[in-house]
Amino acid sequence: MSDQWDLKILCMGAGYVGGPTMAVIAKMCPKVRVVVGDISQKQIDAWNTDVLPIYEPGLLDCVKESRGRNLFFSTDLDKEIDEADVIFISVNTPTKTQGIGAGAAANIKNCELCARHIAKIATSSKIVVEKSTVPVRTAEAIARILAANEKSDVTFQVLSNPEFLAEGTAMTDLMNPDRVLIGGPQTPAGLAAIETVAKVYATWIPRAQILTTNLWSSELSKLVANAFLAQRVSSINSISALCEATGADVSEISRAVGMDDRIGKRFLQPSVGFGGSCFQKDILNLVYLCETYGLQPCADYWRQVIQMNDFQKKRFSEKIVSSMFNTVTGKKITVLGYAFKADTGDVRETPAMFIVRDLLQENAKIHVYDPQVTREEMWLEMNYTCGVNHETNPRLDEHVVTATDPYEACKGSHAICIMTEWAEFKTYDYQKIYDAMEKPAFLFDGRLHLDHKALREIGFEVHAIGKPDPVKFPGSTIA
Ligand SMILES: NC(=O)c1ccc[n+]([C@@H]2O[C@H](COP(=O)([O-])OP(=O)(O)OC[C@H]3O[C@@H](n4cnc5c(N)ncnc54)[C@H](O)[C@@H]3O)[C@@H](O)[C@H]2O)c1
Ligand SMILES: O=c1ccn([C@@H]2O[C@H](COP(=O)(O)OP(=O)(O)O[C@H]3O[C@H](CO)[C@@H](O)[C@H](O)[C@H]3O)[C@@H](O)[C@H]2O)c(=O)[nH]1
Repeated sequence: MSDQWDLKILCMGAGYVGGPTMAVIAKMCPKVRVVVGDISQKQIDAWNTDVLPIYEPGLLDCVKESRGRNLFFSTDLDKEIDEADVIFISVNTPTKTQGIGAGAAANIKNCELCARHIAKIATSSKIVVEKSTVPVRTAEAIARILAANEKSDVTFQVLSNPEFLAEGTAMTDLMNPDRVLIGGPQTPAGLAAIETVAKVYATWIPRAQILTTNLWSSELSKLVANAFLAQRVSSINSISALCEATGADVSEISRAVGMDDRIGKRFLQPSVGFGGSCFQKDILNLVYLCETYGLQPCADYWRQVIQMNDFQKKRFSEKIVSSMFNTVTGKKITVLGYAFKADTGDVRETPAMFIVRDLLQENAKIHVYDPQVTREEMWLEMNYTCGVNHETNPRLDEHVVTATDPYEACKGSHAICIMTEWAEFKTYDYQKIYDAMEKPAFLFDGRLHLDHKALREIGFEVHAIGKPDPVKFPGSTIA
């Protein structure tokens, strides 16, 4: 520990996790010098302006509080690696797209590159902390790379400190986490390293919520937490299909079931499917691990959570087409919301993308409105995940219009699809929207976000996930 600082931290990776996590550490620990580093100059430049590279409520204020004081953003990784006492690795670990394990295994190439970079540069001992979500036993690989390059008097301790923040609520999640998990070698040096990192969090988080475990439990807990959360969403979504067939109401079921303390209320909100960069990737990672260890029944069990999610998205597209007289060719369909959830501009694995892809195959004219998503981000993700490339297929640019005004997006439309639960969608004048639409005016609510009774009174034909159709099941909902 050196000069005026109690501790010097470097975080490699200035993304959705690295940026907010380090901004909170810097805010809560003014005597800790925090540098967020990245190989992307564009990303770092944006962190140094007031137009941050990610949208997250409360983030800009938090960054501004410490930036230039004890929070810095830099691409000079060589210098910062050498100076740091603790180095967090918070780089992306996407699903492999080719080679062994393609489509399931996590690609930990970026973590390995960070380890090699640290090994090459470090001239003093470091604590290296995996913040990225990784397959269990990744720390072993990182430790071996570091150990193979150890110079005299330079030692490395490798810890696991997975992140549990959710996008859209990252700042409150970081300020008041349910728990912080730190795993490390159960040796005197490992335990001392755990204590160094625990002390940082203990500045604002009660000790009872800082859990310490062995390395492998920590790495695996992260995958298990996401698998359990996603499993709840798939479970309630499977029931939504049964509700539509029987006249039961999925919201009533969610409430009745969730009031059992043993089950709990949260993560039982039915939807068009879960999206985001984590759930699918992390379950696939778990599936691949189970298969690697010869546990095929365990792999099959978890894979079903993803299959149910795919079914839910497909079911929604099919419902749109079948309700609209089995054809949407040439019809204008408005997609309200493109982000994978509200209060984020992130579109990775967003369910809206799969619905747009399916509707494009039916030759619909799609108009998208989202308060945070740019056209560029929409096409980038569509190309990466669905292989739909507007540059090689210019017809697509005519078929997908991105609007900046929701009323313009809905004007002349045959149907509206609610894909993200943005609060502003509740505030619109739906009478005005209805008047400007083609009739019958369809509305498909993939988030159970709007007041369906009020919409039906205006004249909309409403279809909503897991909700009884009032024509098919009279008496199942208040008229
Ligand atoms: N997004 C979330 O909400 C969330 C929450 C918890 C955990 N995680 C996990 O955290 C990790 C990071 O996720 P993210 O969403 O922040 O990713 P991200 O893609 O937003 O950011 C990753 C950053 O790492 C940088 N990077 C890649 N290789 C690098 C290298 N060798 N050196 C320095 N920088 C490098 C990239 O340029 C990028 O800016 C993943 O493993 C993810 O699964 C994500
Ligand atoms: O009842 C629910 C809850 C969520 N979702 C959907 O599930 C997806 C994921 O939502 P959420 O978990 O809130 O957001 P993420 O930012 O993906 O956060 C998850 O993934 C992160 C990355 O690993 C973890 O850190 C978080 O703890 C974990 O909640 C989104 O599409 C939501 O709309 C539902 O459909 N119904």
